[in-house]
Amino acid sequence: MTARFISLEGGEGVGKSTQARRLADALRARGLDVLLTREPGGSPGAEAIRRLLLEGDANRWSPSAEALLFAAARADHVAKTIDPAVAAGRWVICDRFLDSSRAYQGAAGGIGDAAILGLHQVGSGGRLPDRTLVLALGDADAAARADARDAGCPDRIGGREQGFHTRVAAAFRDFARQEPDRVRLVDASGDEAQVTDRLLAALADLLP
Ligand SMILES: Nc1ncnc2c1ncn2[C@@H]1O[C@H](COP(=O)(O)OP(=O)(O)O)[C@@H](O)[C@H]1O
Ligand SMILES: Cc1cn([C@H]2C[C@H](O)[C@@H](COP(=O)(O)OP(=O)(O)O)O2)c(=O)[nH]c1=O
Repeated sequence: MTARFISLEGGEGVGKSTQARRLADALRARGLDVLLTREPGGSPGAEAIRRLLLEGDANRWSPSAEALLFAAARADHVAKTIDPAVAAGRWVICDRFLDSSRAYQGAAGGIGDAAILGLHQVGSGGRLPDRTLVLALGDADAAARADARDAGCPDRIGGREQGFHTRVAAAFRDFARQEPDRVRLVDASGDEAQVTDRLLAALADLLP
């Protein structure tokens, strides 16, 4: 049985971290060996870069420096964590991956998709997930979930203006239209169990 690399994507508060855990549990219940990981982070070096990216002043990094730091963190995460796990036959569930850089830095941040893909080629050999599940939720519902979790104190990037987050959400929808084999939009409304069932349905062709 081929091990698979699955990423979960979407804007702030749509339920990615909740669903990454639930999906990992559901796959383990089917007898699969699953590694749950996240970005930015997922390896010691990338976790150190995560702190540089998410803490501090809103203008701490220029848009291009920020894109380079995400790409550097991803290069370490792919080389040290993701690729070895898949090579060992483990399924990898990753909470955010390349498409977050394409949406946040590339589309909403103005760096452009070609530049983000170029950095990913240099850093991670262009490594793509076997399937990317984008959780889609209306802006108001997502903001309410994120506010309930963050109690009004979002991180450096989560705290950007609503227009930025609207562009992020539109970019994720574009990726699903452009790459329908890899990227699937999944309705994130309703209770947690309903969403997990939708995610499993969107993976059905890959599951043993
Ligand atoms: N289906 C759901 N219905 C209601 N609340 C949810 C649901 N899924 C997650 N939440 C809650 O919404 C908040 C954001 O969820 P989280 O998984 O942290 O989102 P993300 O990782 O996408 O930012 C958390 O407080 C979580 O408990
Ligand atoms: C992986 C990645 C994340 N990000 C942003 C999205 C989030 O605001 C932040 C990660 O924070 P995190 O707390 O992990 O995500 P969430 O808020 O969805 O629970 O970093 C990028 O801008 N580019 C990227 O490539």
